[in-house]
Amino acid sequence: MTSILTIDGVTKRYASFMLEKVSLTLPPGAIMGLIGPNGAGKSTLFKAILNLVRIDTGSITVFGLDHRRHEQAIKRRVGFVSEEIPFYDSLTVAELSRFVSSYYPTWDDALFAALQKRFALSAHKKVGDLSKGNRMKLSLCLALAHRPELLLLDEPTAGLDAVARRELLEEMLDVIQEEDRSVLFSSHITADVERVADYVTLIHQGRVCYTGLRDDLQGSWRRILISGDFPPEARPHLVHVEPRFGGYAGVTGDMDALRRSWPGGIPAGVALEAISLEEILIALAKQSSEQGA
Ligand SMILES: Nc1ncnc2c1ncn2[C@@H]1O[C@H](COP(=O)(O)OP(=O)(O)OP(=O)(O)O)[C@@H](O)[C@H]1O
Repeated sequence: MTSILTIDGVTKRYASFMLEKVSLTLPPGAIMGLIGPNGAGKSTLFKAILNLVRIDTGSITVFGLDHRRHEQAIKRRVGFVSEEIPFYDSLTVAELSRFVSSYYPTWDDALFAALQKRFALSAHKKVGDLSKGNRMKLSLCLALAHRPELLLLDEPTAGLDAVARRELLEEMLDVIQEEDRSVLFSSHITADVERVADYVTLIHQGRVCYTGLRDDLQGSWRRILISGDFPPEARPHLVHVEPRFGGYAGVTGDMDALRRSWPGGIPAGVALEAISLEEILIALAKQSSEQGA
């Protein structure tokens, strides 16, 4: 199998929002961050993968299987964590785990116990009494304990403070690496994605602006700092041009095109800087809005 998850040209239309021809491929063993601002369509995409919402066009295959025809078989092999998952608040952690385990033939009691210990979740505590962070941790334990081949994590760090976020991410990364799982996880916190993901998909207003290796994306973007002004020929290849330190700064995602367009080549003395995923996301979102306008 060359891909664990393939989304091909998926469109889903709501009254005031549309996922538009979304395509991405998650290779086996990869961690992909799905990044986008609020309302970009991340949760809708997760729901589409799990056939919780019906897509209008396109196709989704998980483990090489069509997501509609093989919905139940796929769900048994997938772990899903989302803020929206309803819990039975009156059950204890132990009772809930017994309930969930009955659904999965591959459920591993010893693994659940180990994860529960690792995340310091008391078996006797009522789910309704858990803090938000501990509910997320429980959700992750439940998702991992049936040894899923694919983990779908929709904003696993949402609403957590910085300490709890880092703790959860690090635990998540440890567990994932130990078990060599494939993961798609969404966040609007780019620093979280930068920390753990080897692949990224950037989504803005329902459209994918980039999908691929994070290193390739970050390797192709640079900030250019110039003491004078940019030549007009170079401007089409620059985003976010603004005055800076008596000169100008702009960012580009296409250094080759910028070099070709610059009369006489980029002069010595022009500074090139690497930029963060967050800045790339902002620049791509701007480009995507301009193209969609
Ligand atoms: N059932 C629905 N009916 C109509 N519109 C919907 C429905 N579900 C989601 N939407 C709209 O689709 C858009 C995308 O929502 P979605 O929850 O997928 O975004 P998101 O990227 O997950 O956002 P966030 O980061 O805020 O969770 C939003 O404008 C939302 O209002």
